[in-house]
Amino acid sequence: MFQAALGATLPVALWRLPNTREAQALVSAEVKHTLPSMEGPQSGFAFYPFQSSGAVPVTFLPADLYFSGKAGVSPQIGEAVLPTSFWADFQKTGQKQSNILEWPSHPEGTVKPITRDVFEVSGAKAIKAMQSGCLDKVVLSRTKTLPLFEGFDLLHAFTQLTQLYPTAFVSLVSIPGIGTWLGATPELLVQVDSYRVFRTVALAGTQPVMEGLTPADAIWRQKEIEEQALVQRYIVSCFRHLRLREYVEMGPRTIMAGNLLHLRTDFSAAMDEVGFPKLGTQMLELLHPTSAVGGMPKAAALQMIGELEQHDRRYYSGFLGPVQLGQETNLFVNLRCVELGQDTVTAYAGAGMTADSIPAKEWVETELKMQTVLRLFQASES
Ligand SMILES: C=C(O[C@@H]1C=C(C(=O)O)C=C[C@H]1O)C(=O)O
Repeated sequence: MFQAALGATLPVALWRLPNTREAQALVSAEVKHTLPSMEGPQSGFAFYPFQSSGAVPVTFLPADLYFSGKAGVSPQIGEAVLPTSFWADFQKTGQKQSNILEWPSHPEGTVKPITRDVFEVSGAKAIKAMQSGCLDKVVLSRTKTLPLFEGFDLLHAFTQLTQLYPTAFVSLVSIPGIGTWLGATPELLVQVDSYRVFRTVALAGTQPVMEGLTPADAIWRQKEIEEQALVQRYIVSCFRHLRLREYVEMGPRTIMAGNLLHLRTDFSAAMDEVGFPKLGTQMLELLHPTSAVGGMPKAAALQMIGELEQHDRRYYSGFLGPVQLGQETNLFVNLRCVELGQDTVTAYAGAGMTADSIPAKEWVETELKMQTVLRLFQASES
């Protein structure tokens, strides 16, 4: 199906929800550039940038053909009709085909790679600004580009990620004129489940997993505790803004995301009981970008990112995921991801900085975050 969609230049998304087995997939006849309501009735897949622009637009892929991946459940066909060239190819894809040769890449090519020096100088400037009290936290990111190795298989890479990271949201999204992205993110942004319960999380603070220790053994420094508390307070401020007081807050606790540990607080609210039937849509507008990928205060942090980062984040630290499929909406922050060129792969990662941060350590943190997906591309580094 993925190959047939690429062959017919149609947008396609493939994903596996955390703690589930089935890979789900969707093909659209056409990309939309606005998001529908998170509570329905429209269903599809959202792929939303960090900050939208002409070359990096908001995208929504309507579910014109949707596979739930569940045994015995037939595919659902949506409103728009897919072209016959897709169906002709689709019939063939039952038989095993060779590797995909071409996938869409961004029309402006690869983003600028950021060297260690450039990252650390920007980090030092940000830390200085925070020490003088201009802001509390800013997340600075960087990129790294590697050549693709001979025989790289995109669908195999997706399957590998599903096996390596059972608790992550694993995705492969390919949109003509926009690009092809692969990732395994640990961060839920907005969930509206089939019982109409809203959920989000505050995720921040990072340390490597230590051999022989469980997440419960992790010890956190004041800096990380404070960094995560900022994200938590930001979510609470969004609830307050809506005048919603009846929500459940649990945590923070330590969770494992691949080779890393993070601190996570879980929030939930039964939307109908608390009188907010559109809470998913309302919170999404307020949350993105959260201080887990932007900073605090939000406006000052976004301005600093604009001034200090020399690359466009594109869809990194945006959000993505299925909307009203299987009666649920599940949107995740687009982290631990790579963007594919024809012969290159570009990883993106960021680190939350506060007045106490040390630029060299933040660089190492971005390296570790990039490893989540880049480990599949290691053959390229030799
Ligand atoms: C920004 C990233 O991750 C976010 C930042 C974290 C931090 O600063 O400690 C931790 C988890 C994520 O919320 C990334 O993976 O690129």
